[in-house]
Parts: sequence; C-alpha cells; structure tokens
Amino acid sequence: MSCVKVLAELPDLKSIPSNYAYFSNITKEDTIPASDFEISIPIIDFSLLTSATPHEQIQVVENLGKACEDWGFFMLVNHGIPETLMKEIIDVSNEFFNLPEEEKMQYETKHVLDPIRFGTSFNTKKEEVFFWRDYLKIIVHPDFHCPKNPQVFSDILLEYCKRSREVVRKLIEGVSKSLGLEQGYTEKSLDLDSTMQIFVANYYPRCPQPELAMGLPPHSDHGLFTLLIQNGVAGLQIQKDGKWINVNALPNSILVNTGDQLEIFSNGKYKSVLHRATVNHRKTRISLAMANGPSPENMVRPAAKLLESEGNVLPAYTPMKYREYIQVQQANKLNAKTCVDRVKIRHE
Ligand SMILES: O=C(O)CCC(=O)C(=O)O
Ligand SMILES: [Fe+2]
Repeated sequence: MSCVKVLAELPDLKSIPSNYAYFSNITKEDTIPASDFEISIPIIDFSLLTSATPHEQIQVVENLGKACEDWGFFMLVNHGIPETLMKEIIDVSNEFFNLPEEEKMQYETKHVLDPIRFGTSFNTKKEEVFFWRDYLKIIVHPDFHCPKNPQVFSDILLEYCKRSREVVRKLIEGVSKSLGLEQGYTEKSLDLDSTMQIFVANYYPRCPQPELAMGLPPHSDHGLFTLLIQNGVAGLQIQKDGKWINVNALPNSILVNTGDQLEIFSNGKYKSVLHRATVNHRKTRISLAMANGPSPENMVRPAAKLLESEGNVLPAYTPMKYREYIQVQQANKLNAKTCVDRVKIRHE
C-alpha cells in the first residue's frame, strides 16, 4: 500500500478516496467540533523540578500529580532541550519523508517490533478505513537505531533521544514523589536504566477534505510518558470530561501525555489520556512523539508499595510484560483504550 504523501501530492486531488473517509462511518458525538478552552491545559515548569527551593519543589510535584490525575496531559516549559535541537530533529524527519519512495520502503513494516519501520495509516493489515498519516518508528533505547539517510539523522536523533530521556527520568521522579513512593523505587521497579524509548515521526500531508479524514483515531499511548513536538502546525486533540479539546502548544513547549504503563503502575490513579490527531487543508503537519516506557522485559504491574500505602487495596490490573503489551497494541487496530482494558481487573 503506498503512502498518503504520494496520494496527497497528486496535482488534481480535490476529494479523498472513500477508504479515507473516517467521519462518514461514526457517530454524531465524535463529529461535534472540539472546544477551544486550551487556556486551562496545565503548564508545568520543568526547571522547578531541578533547581528550585524545597517549597517550590513541593508545589511543582503537587501540580505534576494533579495534571496527571485530572488531565493526563500537560505542556512542559523550561525543559532545557535546546530549541535548535528541536528544530533540527523536525527538519531532518521532514527530509526523511521527502526521500524517494524506494528508499523509505526498505523500512516497510514487516514485524511490529522491527527497530525501524516506515508505513502509512496505523496498521493497514487490520484497517478498512485508513488514516491520513505516514509514519517512521525507530527504537532508540536500550539499543539505538537510525535510518542511513539523511546522513545527519543519526547524530541529531541520538542527542534528541538522550535529552528526552533525561527529561522523562526527572518527570518520573516527580510523579513518583507525588504518589508518595520513596526515592528510587519507581526507577528500580520499572527498570528504567533499560527504558524502552521509541521515536515516532508522524507526517500528515495537507488534506483536501479534512472534515472527513482523520490523522490518528482516539487512542492512548502504551508507555509511561510521551513527549510530543510539532512543526508549528496544530492538530492534536485530547479528551477531557468526554469533550475533545484542541491543543495549541506554547512556543518551544513540549506536550506530554501519560500512557498506559503509568496508569497500570499507579493502579489507575493517573489514567492514560485519550487523544487523536486531526488534519487540515492548509499545511503539512509533522509531529514527533517520543514514547518512553519501562524496560521491554519488565513485568509491569501496580506498584506494590502504593497498594500497601493505600491500605492493601487490590491491584486493578494484571501484570504483563511491556514488550508483549507493545506487540498487542501495535498488531491490532488503534482503538481507544482497548489495550489497557484487556489487563484491567474488574473486582466484583
Ligand atoms: O500527531 C499528534 O499530535 C499525535 C501523535 C500521536 O498521538 C502518536 O504518535 O501517538
Ligand atoms: Fe498517541
């Protein structure tokens, strides 16, 4: 199946093929336009986690916990990742998508855990309606991989994933504190020195009928935290209290969403956020999602210390190895929170 970039670049394309018409098949609620009160989306000042007075640190940890609990989403400012590096990684990803088809197709998805995968939609083997999106997915940790071209890709990606890991590590330390867990407990339980980090570049070309097409359907991410940056073109929506909200990123901020492993580890206190990507007819949108999870070999389960501290509450999720969890998520249709629902325990 060829990529949507080629389709979108056909000179006379005025309408989308019917197998891209997502909104003709779904219920009315989902088509209600998203509201625009993004003003209230939580903002976390990262610099306060690292270099503030003890009082300020307590405050930011509390804010972080609240953002995870109430929204599963926040904008991170003063994160310390240089703006130039963010621009470079966006530019080089764009260059990758502009390579000739044959060159990109050598990375065509064969197995869902292949270290470098290029493809379109989410999982065309399982889909009847396709998403208006091409992707490049690269496993960058514990082992680093990168396509050969563009030649500068590797250096830029290596630096960007290292810097992202440092940010995520600090966020997890903060989240851990907000859950009342002792220092180092979460890092050890999830084996974060071998954190599974996956870089996902999303390419959403201009779409002649954006009201009918969808970039990515409602879903939650599989890991702990996903860091998302974009090329200045908006399109992400998150769900809050059943309503879709447009996210307009502050300049130089990083958008952070909580993933399924954080929901599981926190025994449901911090629920993974439902989000989707819309498309537009004006500009190509590129978003880069860096998914950060436990070690692929980690058996993820609700934190024992947390269950204990809450009066020996029962775990609400069954343990599952993270590698297997990713495999299940990637090999099926991307569909809301069906993956985390599989491991949820319903106590009578
Ligand atoms: O493009 C976006 O805004 C969202 C991307 C996303 O949700 C993902 O890659 O998991
Ligand atoms: Fe996502």
